[in-house]
Amino acid sequence: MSEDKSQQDERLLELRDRIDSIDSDIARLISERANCALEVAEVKKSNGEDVLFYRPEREAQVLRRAMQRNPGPLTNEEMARLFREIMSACLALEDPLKVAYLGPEGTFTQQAALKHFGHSAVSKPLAAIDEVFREVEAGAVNYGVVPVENSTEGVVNHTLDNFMTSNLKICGEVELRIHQHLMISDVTRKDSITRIYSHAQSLAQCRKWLDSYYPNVERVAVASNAEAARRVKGEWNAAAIAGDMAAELYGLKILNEKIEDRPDNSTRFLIIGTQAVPPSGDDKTSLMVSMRNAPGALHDLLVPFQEHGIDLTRVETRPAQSGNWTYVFFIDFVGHRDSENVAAALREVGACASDMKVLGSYPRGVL
Ligand SMILES: C=C(O[C@@H]1C=C(C(=O)O)C=C[C@H]1O)C(=O)O
Repeated sequence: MSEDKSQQDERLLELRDRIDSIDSDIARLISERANCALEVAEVKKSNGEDVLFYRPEREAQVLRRAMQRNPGPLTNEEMARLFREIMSACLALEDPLKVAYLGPEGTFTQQAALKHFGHSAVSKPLAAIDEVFREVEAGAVNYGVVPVENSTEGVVNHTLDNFMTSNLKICGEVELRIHQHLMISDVTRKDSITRIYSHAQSLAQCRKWLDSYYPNVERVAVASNAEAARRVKGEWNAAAIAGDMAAELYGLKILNEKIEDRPDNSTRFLIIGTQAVPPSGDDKTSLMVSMRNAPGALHDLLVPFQEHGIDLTRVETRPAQSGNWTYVFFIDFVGHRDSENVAAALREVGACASDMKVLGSYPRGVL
């Protein structure tokens, strides 16, 4: 028995020695990589006035490669997540990115910002989508992160409407699986819950669950999930629906996990900025088009995409701000505006539209 134990101890020591030596190799290689990134920064600076340190297309390629060559046993997503953080730290040496997101802290949008830029970016929570647009336009931050559509609840109109008056470009997208939890504070009496706070979108995503388990409890829509969590902190008869980050931030206890009605519930976020992003090899383009309200207008608009073999991923309609029953279409499709078939389709759409704006070509979300 004790013979076994000492054999086991020996084996553990051996393995830990090996891990220590691998760790020192990893540390050396990460430092070597960071020094390369610093040299890249020098080259970029010597190239011109308007230096773009952050290169979304290059980052997407690095992440995709990390997934493709992953030998296991880690999953591709875990491997890419590790590289995401290494790149984030390397980029921060060149120029720490400032990123604004729809806050407050603890929202899913913050989670999306961290997922996209890693933890070395400096992030700033703002109270409204308009403010995120404004802050990026003013140059106070480099990029903004805003939600644009949820797989259960549909489009975030506010984000689309901002593009009608803004000149910002879409530089990237992030998709996040959204898990909603019911949470309470230390003072909440589980059997006396009379009120559940959450953002309207989250209440809608959990509607059936609430109908079954809390049919008579008042559902109170507040400005964000994080705000819902904050309120619950001091209320003995209330609960909140929010995500992991909000529970952690406000020290709440999760009573029921993953209560969203649809297991594949996910939200897509956009990265907004001022930069036109070159092709990464797997890109999407977003387009805003106004059409006269004539018969067959939408059909005319869609024909060029079909003729050039372009895959549409989303079509949304919003009333134009000029009013009088004119419409603006938001169209997302696969491909980069620099590729020949996309450029040809855009020329043809431009010819039949009363107005057209390419909101951006950007790498398809990797993680
Ligand atoms: C190093 C570069 O700059 C940044 C850092 C990157 C990295 O660490 O791999 C990749 C792209 C840029 O955001 C580069 O452009 O290659």
